[in-house]
Amino acid sequence: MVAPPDNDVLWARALHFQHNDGTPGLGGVSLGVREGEILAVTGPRGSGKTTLLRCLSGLERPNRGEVWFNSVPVHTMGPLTRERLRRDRFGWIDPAPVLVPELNVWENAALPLMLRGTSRRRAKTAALEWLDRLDIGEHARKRPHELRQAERQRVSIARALAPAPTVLFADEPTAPLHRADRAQVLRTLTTAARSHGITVVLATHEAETAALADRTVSLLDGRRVNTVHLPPVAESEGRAACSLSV
Ligand SMILES: Nc1ncnc2c1ncn2[C@@H]1O[C@H](COP(=O)(O)OP(=O)(O)OP(=O)(O)O)[C@@H](O)[C@H]1O
Repeated sequence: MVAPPDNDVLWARALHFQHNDGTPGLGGVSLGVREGEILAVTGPRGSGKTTLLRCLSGLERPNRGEVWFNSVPVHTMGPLTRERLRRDRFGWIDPAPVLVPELNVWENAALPLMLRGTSRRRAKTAALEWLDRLDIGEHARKRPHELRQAERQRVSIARALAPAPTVLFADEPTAPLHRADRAQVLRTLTTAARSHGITVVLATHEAETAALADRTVSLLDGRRVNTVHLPPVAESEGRAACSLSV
């Protein structure tokens, strides 16, 4: 086992992943993510972006290959150690908001901090700050069902940023937002990441979103390719074809 380069916060080598039903997910993906960078993972739908993020974050264990976080092997960790790693060091944003319906908005946003052992009062303060930054502070005492889908997604983003994770995995984070909202929310996310030194791995099939990243890695059919020319947003929503060079 060869140790990864020192300046990569995440490093993956030759990741192979097959879903339980036999569908190929990844076919030998290698990459490094530098500390503090915003890395876009692009590719058309079904190209393996989500699967790659799940393997890098320890949510899935690759069938073959290695994942290292700060020079510690993740691929050899047991499920509990990987769970603790995700809780303490990683943040995750899904394409659609997944909130706890019984908790109000600020409690949802404060939850990861409280799970890490932060006091309720400090977690609440941090959660309210992030909700304000994402323009939903006024809804702090409402329950998720009282909010629109786009507002709930802002709560998910505040919840992921509040603990200032070492690495934030954002899987199509602005998918449920209207186009007009997307740029503002993405700017908030990337500005917050840069000012707090949070490394971001951002899966997207939109060229405009990828343009906000420092660097882009492109996937096609579970493998890295040199470039994938993604169509503009309106076309991509219609699953238009993309051109690529391998
Ligand atoms: N749970 C699953 N079981 C079986 N096959 C799956 C599963 N999840 C994803 N796949 C398949 O694995 C491949 C990669 O999917 P993945 O979701 O990683 O791609 P993606 O680039 O994130 O796509 P999208 O942009 O639609 O989210 C696709 O062929 C997909 O159909």
